[in-house]
Parts: sequence; C-alpha cells; structure tokens
Amino acid sequence: MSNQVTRQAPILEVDHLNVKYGTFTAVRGISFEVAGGEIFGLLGPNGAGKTSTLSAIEGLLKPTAGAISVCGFDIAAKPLHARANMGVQLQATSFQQELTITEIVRLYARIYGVAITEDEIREKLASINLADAARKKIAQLSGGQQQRVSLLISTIHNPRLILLDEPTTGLDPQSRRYLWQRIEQFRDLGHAVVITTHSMEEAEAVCDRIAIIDHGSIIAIDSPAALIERNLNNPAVLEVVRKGKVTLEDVFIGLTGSAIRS
Ligand SMILES: Nc1ncnc2c1ncn2[C@@H]1O[C@H](COP(=O)(O)OP(=O)(O)OP(=O)(O)O)[C@@H](O)[C@H]1O
Repeated sequence: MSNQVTRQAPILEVDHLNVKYGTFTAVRGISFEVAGGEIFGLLGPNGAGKTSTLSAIEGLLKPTAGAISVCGFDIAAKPLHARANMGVQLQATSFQQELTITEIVRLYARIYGVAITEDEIREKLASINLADAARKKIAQLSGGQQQRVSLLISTIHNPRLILLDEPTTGLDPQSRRYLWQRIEQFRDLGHAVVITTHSMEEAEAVCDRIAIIDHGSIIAIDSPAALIERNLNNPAVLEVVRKGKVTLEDVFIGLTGSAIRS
C-alpha cells in the first residue's frame, strides 16, 4: 500500500468466480477485491488460472459461476459501463502494424471517445520518452518502448481499473524500472491496478497485495511482506530456502510445490 494514499472503496470485486473449459475447471471459487490506490498481483504457476481470471474480468470469457463488478457495475448486467472503467494492456502484435505510433494513439483515443489534440498526442509520447519515435511503426520499437506505448493506450481513457498481463516480461532492468514507476504513478493517483507476473522480484517491488493462485484457487492472499513473515517457520518453505533468508519465491515454491507444471 502506498504511504501517501488511504485505501479506498473497492474498484474491482470478484466474487466466487468459476471458469470452466468444457468439463475442466480452470478457476474455482476465486474471490478478491482491489481498491483504488492499490497494485494487486496475481501470481501462480503456469496453468494456475491467472489469464482465465483476467479474461473473465475483461468480459472476454463468460464465467460459469460467480460475479464480477467494476466500479459497482456488474460485468454481466452492465458490460459497457464496466468496460468503460477498465483499461487492458494489449500485446504489441494486437496493434495495427501499418500505422505510426502517433496514428495508433489517435485511433485509440477516438475508439475510447477521448478528445485529443495533436499537441496532446505529442505531449503524451514525450511523457513516455518516445517523442522521437512519433513517426515509427510499432514493430520498429524495442520491447520496452512497445510496452510503454501499450500502457499509454490502455490508460488513454483514464480508467479506474488497469489490467496488466505480464507487462514487463523480457524487458531489461531499466525498462522494467521505468514501467514500475509508471504503474506506481497510476496507483498513487488512486487507480486500481491488477498485474500478473511470474517475477517474485516484481511482485515484491510493486505489489501492495498479492494472491497466489494454484489449480484455480487462491491459496494465499496478503502483502508480500506479510506472506513472508507468516511463512518464516513453515517447514515446506524452509525446505526450499536457497540463501538462508526466506524470500517471496521461497514462499511461492513452498506453497505451490516444486513440481514443474505442464
Ligand atoms: N481455451 C481453453 N480451452 C481449454 N483449456 C484452457 C483454455 N484456456 C486455458 N485453459 C486451461 O485452463 C488452465 C488455466 O489456464 P490459464 O491460461 O488461465 O493459466 P495461467 O495461470 O494464466 O498460466 P500461464 O502462467 O501459463 O499463463 C490451464 O490448465 C489451461 O490449459
């Protein structure tokens, strides 16, 4: 939790969410809330159900049971209202490859009904250190630059809820730090941010709270520091400690097991 911001009312409420693919249950009874001014991490081994959970929140996938609301709007009953309040980070490959970065920003502003002048587009690109790349196409940018564009687009309509699926995978430490700072700025402005990551370092560095998901269920939920504290004497965790001091990764492996997932 940011020191400057008092915890606000929930922006995202997920209540006993179930997702099935055919007869296979990918998400079983997941419940959590994310408040404004909070960065919430979804962690879990491959196949745990993180993307399925995000897809249900985004309205891309119909849950088999449970309810999701964004800013009080039920995603099933008021999908347009709910989606107007959320920003979803897209992959670089999802953008129109033939357009320049400026044209992409202009296009998405229009899609989201945001009035934006050419000067404002220039300012926005400058704010993510991409003033010089305004005429470049997305494929001509580095991975870090693409992720900055992607975050800019997903937040162009100033959504209260921001959903980021592994936003820093493959980035160098500088680009990763830069994105962390941008994400924290949104948090400090009172937005709610949900992030999935496989990086325990990232979870510890930016997440105020995390949920560890395994086999479709939340098995632990708290701040990273509290999860470590609570598991300092957990034999399953102590068995996997590598460097004498219990880390979030040790807690994660201790709770989810060492077996490689398919
Ligand atoms: N469209 C689908 N049809 C059938 N099964 C699916 C489908 N999408 C996901 N699954 C299965 O549902 C489970 C959860 O998948 P999901 O992608 O939500 O996991 P994840 O935690 O995001 O994994 P990863 O870390 O690998 O991205 C997995 O067992 C996966 O194989």
